[in-house]
Amino acid sequence: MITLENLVKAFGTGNAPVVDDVSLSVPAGAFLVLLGPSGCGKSTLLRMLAGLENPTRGTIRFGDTLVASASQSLPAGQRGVGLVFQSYALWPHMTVAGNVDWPLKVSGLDPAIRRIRVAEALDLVGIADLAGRYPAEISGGQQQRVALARMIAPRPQIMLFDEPLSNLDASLRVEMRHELTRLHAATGATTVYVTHDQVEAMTMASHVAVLNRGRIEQFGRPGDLLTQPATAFVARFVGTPPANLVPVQAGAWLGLLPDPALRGATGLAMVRAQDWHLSGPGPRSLPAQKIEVVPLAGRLVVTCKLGDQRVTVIAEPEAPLPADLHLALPEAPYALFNIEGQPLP
Ligand SMILES: Nc1ncnc2c1ncn2[C@@H]1O[C@H](COP(=O)(O)OP(=O)(O)OP(=O)(O)O)[C@@H](O)[C@H]1O
Repeated sequence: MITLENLVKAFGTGNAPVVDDVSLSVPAGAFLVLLGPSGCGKSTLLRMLAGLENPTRGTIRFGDTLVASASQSLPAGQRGVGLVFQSYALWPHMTVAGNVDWPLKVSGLDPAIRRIRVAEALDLVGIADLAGRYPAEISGGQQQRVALARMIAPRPQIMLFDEPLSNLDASLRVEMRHELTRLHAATGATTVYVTHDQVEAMTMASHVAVLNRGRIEQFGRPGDLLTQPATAFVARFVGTPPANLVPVQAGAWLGLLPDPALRGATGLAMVRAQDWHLSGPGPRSLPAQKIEVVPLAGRLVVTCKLGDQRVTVIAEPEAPLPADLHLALPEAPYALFNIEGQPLP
């Protein structure tokens, strides 16, 4: 189990915290994804778990063990964590097996045990046949597998990943997502995975913490983020395509089209791309301008401009786009948020 309590990290005195009062708990064996845009503090949070940064305030516990607080910190090497970064940082002059063996050798393990562990780890990531090659002689995806094998060889109880797939091409990312899920199941290690890619969160996580400016916007199961977004930020950040947030004023869409379904709200109405459709002018429609049409799994994702907002809508490929393009509104918004992005009852 990993438990964070009121965790804060500020760099330098007087500066705003980059991790701001984060509390959460995941059970042993969980796959926790820290999801958020660039600069939201997710790498800093991961580095505190790894023991590479110390908290300014708050605590980190692994099980019952206090591993870090403002006044004490268990050294990184004693935390039982393995870490994989975006760059693989393999030793170019060592073979694949040599790279995987390196942390075992440094920890002083018996050579016979090391040989077994290296073979086991290479086998688990499916590159046993590459053991004698050098990093320059294998592909990027294979190098990533070496980095994974090197991380799991010491059998860490906690695996930490910082955007490990962002250097890989799209098809390799799909393959590696599957591979990481398999590795997580095979090792049973509690996993914390940092990414700005919501698809990675949706496909691999058992738990997701969505971070924005150092704070948790929502912590929950991946499906909950889609069906019950806690804030407008979450609604805008997850989903393929993400949901639309249409400004509403005093119960009128864009302040123009009054609708009892908006219950007099001023703020943002959440409309999923599948919940409205392209139409001509009508009593419940708003004028829109087409920006882009992208085919997706037999349907079209149409990006339009609605007022000064970019929005998306799913359309059927057979139907031609109406000449005087409008968006026909749903019967009711999926959710309503106030101007600060907090849910309205
Ligand atoms: N050692 C440091 N000293 C000062 N500021 C730092 C330090 N490390 C990170 N920061 C700042 O903290 C903020 C959060 O950085 P962090 O790397 O945790 O974000 P992130 O969400 O992982 O972003 P990215 O996805 O771009 O890596 C950023 O504004 C960054 O500039």
